[in-house]
Amino acid sequence: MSAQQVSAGGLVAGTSAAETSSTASEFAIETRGMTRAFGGINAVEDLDLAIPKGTIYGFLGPNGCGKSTSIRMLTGLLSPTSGDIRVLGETLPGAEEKLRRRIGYMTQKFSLYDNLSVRENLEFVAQIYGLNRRQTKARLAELLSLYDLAGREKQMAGSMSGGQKQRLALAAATLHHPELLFLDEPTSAVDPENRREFWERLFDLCAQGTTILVSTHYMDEAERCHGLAILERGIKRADGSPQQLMAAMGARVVEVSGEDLRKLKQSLISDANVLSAAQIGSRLRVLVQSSIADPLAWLSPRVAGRALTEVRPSLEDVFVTCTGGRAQLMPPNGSQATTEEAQDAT
Ligand SMILES: Nc1ncnc2c1ncn2[C@@H]1O[C@H](COP(=O)(O)OP(=O)(O)OP(=O)(O)O)[C@@H](O)[C@H]1O
Repeated sequence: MSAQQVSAGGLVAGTSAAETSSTASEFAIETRGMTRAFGGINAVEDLDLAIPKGTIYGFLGPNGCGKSTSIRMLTGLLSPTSGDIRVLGETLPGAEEKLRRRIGYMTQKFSLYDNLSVRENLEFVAQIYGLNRRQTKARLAELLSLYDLAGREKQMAGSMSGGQKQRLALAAATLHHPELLFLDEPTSAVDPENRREFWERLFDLCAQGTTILVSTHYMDEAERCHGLAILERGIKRADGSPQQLMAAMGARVVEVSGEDLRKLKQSLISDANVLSAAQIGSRLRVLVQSSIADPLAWLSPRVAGRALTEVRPSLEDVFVTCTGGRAQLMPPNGSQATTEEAQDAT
């Protein structure tokens, strides 16, 4: 089965990043053909992006698909092998220093000092950004209250919980009021409740005009983004809003319920018109090629009297469809692997 290319969003202009500079004010990030190779292998390949200002944009993909490498190029930490990059209207490489004060970056791993207190960590970051004592005091008071860290000023960062560390890291990354915030898998070390809480903070920042680029391998996080790119092996397989991606998916989704679904699954996935079949509790979720005009009528003689219902596609269905089921992601509860049908289907 081959991967299907979906481009639903229309977020990427058909011109180069340089050519679109006249409309640069609309976009926080524009890339054309952004590529980075390591040892002759492309970690990111020919990536086109046009991320509107004031939105939350997601990179969705499994480990190793090139999310961090892309973010490192967009923050100016890594040079591309080829391609054009414009961030906040500035060209990279070349404008790293200019951009430093305008962007914030929260890395995958906790990057503050475990052996400094909450206050010391934030004061250190304030110093880096050149805040004077009065400004530092005022900003710290704001951040400690905003990120629910008041009363913990003297606590060593290393002794805090995953959720507290994450709030401290976000406070540090936004201390200088960046226009553009990069978050590389920011919630991989926190539980679902803290994740939800974290996203509330992101929407607050977005409402104040901050553009946010967040990488994730969680489907529920991707669904919260205004726009997203699905990445696999360094290549963008699809982009658009979650709703656009679901609407443009090249498959229809039918759920089958009844007995002996494991056996049925094996027989269904041997048909090239079935992109995948995944058991979810007592139902089998079947993705049927959209070239089949009436998937219920088509499936009916193949399911031996079991009940059939056509359902709305999910973002996970989009992911399975456009990666040909090869890649695995995290379900909302954070447990492992949702696309086990992939192994069976390929
Ligand atoms: N400095 C490097 N040298 C060599 N290969 C690298 C380097 N950085 C990344 N890679 C490779 O590039 C590919 C993409 O890695 P990247 O870290 O961007 O993926 P990712 O989607 O962010 O995954 P993860 O969440 O695991 O970090 C991987 O195959 C990785 O091994």
